[in-house]
Amino acid sequence: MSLVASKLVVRYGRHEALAGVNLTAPTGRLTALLGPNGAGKTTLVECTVGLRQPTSGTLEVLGRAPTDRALRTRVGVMLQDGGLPLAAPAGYVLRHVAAMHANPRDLRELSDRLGLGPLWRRPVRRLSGGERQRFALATALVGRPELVLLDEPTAGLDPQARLAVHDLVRELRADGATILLTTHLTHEAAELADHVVVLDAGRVRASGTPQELVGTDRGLRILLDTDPTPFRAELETLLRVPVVASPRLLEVQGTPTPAVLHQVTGWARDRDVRILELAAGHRSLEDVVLALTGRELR
Ligand SMILES: Nc1ncnc2c1ncn2[C@@H]1O[C@H](COP(=O)(O)OP(=O)(O)OP(=O)(O)O)[C@@H](O)[C@H]1O
Repeated sequence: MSLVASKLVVRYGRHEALAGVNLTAPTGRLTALLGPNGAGKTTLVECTVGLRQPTSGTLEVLGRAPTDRALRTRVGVMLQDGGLPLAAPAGYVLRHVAAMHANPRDLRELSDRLGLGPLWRRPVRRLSGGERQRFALATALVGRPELVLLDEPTAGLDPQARLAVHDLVRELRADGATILLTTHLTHEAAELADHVVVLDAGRVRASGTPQELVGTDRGLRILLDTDPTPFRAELETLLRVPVVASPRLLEVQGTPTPAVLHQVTGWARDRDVRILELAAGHRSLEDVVLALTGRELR
């Protein structure tokens, strides 16, 4: 394990930002940390890089204490508010960070990948929000870190930049780096992560692979232009699986096999019922996070 948090507590005055978090990030895997605003994600990242001292509990980073100086060249971090020098030109800062590492990445290749070439001479404070994000990512990755902590790396990025960042992250993962990534984009987590941790109000609500979290088939959900409730019993007899009917919505439980789909659409044809929407398969990770953390604003 590259990161192990045990009973981690962080209090800001009377507010408990982390309330006894137990969490691991397996080596060579991408762990996505999901959770609503204020869940404690950034606080956890800050503790991991030694920027914040936990109130209690322990945190082990590559087998060491987070404040161990030996971690400086082994851990790459991209924070939400950057923590970057603002007055210096972006290229100068990147070159400076690269010089702190024994085997840095090729600067030209990295800056081309993140579209930073034209921004090389521009002071960091003059970069747009998305450009600054990409620059911060470059500084996190330039030293080929073993552990990479990315706090919302794609927040505010345009779709092109988001895809470029996803490609880079996949490559890092393929090269054996351990990655901890916070995001609000559940489809991003579902696509990239090996391991997902859902945090809410400073507590871990669930963790596992995306597949484990989304669980088993939830069957078929069919939106109709007609109230299907009078047909519920008829459909159960036809399909031989439980059917839940509410005005306009039919939920057919069990595995949505091609045979079940065929029967349902055949039934709709025979009854002249229009299908407006049909969804087969799993819950999305977004459904799971909302179910675990509720819909109230934080
Ligand atoms: N320095 C501080 N003093 C007081 N409270 C703080 C401080 N920093 C963070 N908090 C509070 O701690 C909680 C956790 O904040 P944190 O930034 O870790 O959340 P987050 O999960 O990263 O949220 P977001 O998704 O909005 O970035 C929040 O309620 C926040 O208001």
